Amino acid sequence: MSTSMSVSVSAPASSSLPPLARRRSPPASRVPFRSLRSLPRLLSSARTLLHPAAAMATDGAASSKRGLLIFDAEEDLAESLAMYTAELSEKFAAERGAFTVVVSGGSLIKALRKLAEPPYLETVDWSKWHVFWVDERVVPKDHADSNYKLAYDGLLSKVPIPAGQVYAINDALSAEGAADDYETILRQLVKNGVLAMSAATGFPKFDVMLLGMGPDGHIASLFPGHPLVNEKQKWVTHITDSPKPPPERITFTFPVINSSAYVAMVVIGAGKAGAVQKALSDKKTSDLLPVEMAVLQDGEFTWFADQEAVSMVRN
Ligand SMILES: O=C(O)[C@H](O)[C@@H](O)[C@H](O)[C@H](O)COP(=O)(O)O
Repeated sequence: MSTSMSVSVSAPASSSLPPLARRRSPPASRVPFRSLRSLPRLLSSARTLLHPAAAMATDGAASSKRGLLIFDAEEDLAESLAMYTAELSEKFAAERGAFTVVVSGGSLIKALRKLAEPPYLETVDWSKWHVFWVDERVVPKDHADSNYKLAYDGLLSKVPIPAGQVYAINDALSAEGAADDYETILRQLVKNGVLAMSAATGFPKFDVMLLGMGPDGHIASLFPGHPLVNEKQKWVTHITDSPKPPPERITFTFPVINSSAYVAMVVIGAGKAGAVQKALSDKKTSDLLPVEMAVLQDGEFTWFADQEAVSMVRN
């Protein structure tokens, strides 16, 4: 299959990236590519832009990689994100016969819009997809705050994923009940082989998590300073005092997030710049933001950022 698009990958215009990185990819350089299969090449060439601090953040992880892709325009980011996801869909469908995809709420869903357009609409094997939420607000599924509704309206209603492979929460339960119920569903999917387990961690290993980050550095419903960030046993837990409304939510825990095979962290806009700067800083303090606690044990973590989101990044 071939496409005619190009993805713009560039260093932050005002940053002081090392001379080598600047030489390899000057600001606003364009990396054209013609086929889905060329994405790994694109990603690997973009990794030459890897911020030194991003690499340092993987210290201690057994075998993980970390990359930073910076796009001049949100449109380019969305195109690359669709291609990245389609590539992983093809890989895991071939390897495992299933593709387990976890999404967040927030602006991430809009950034996934191109998956519902040609060529992906026709070429992705949607029958292999199993869709999960990294966090969900405990509201009815047709409520304006529902992450299920957000994803359904923005993507799931437009692509032919079998309804039984879309794992919404049971919205008739309390937050605690919904979290327990969701974990029970995950354990069943591990038993029947749809969901892989991580040999490294003993927690489920999702094929890809497509995540957003809040301006305060939260991911999923794991907020800075909240005790839930320290949960080490549960796969899914609940929160009733979320600082971001609505207060009642369920969320995957860090052991599950950090067992993923791939994570795409999508950050768009100046509102994310402070947290991105801290996350990419090589000066690590004890007050880690949740996004800094996302350290994969045996996986690949890729930032998909626009220029505004990395506007405060300096060496
Ligand atoms: O339910 C939620 O609130 C989300 O899952 C949450 O974790 C979100 O992904 C971030 O807050 C980023 O949201 P934005 O991209 O809209 O800032």
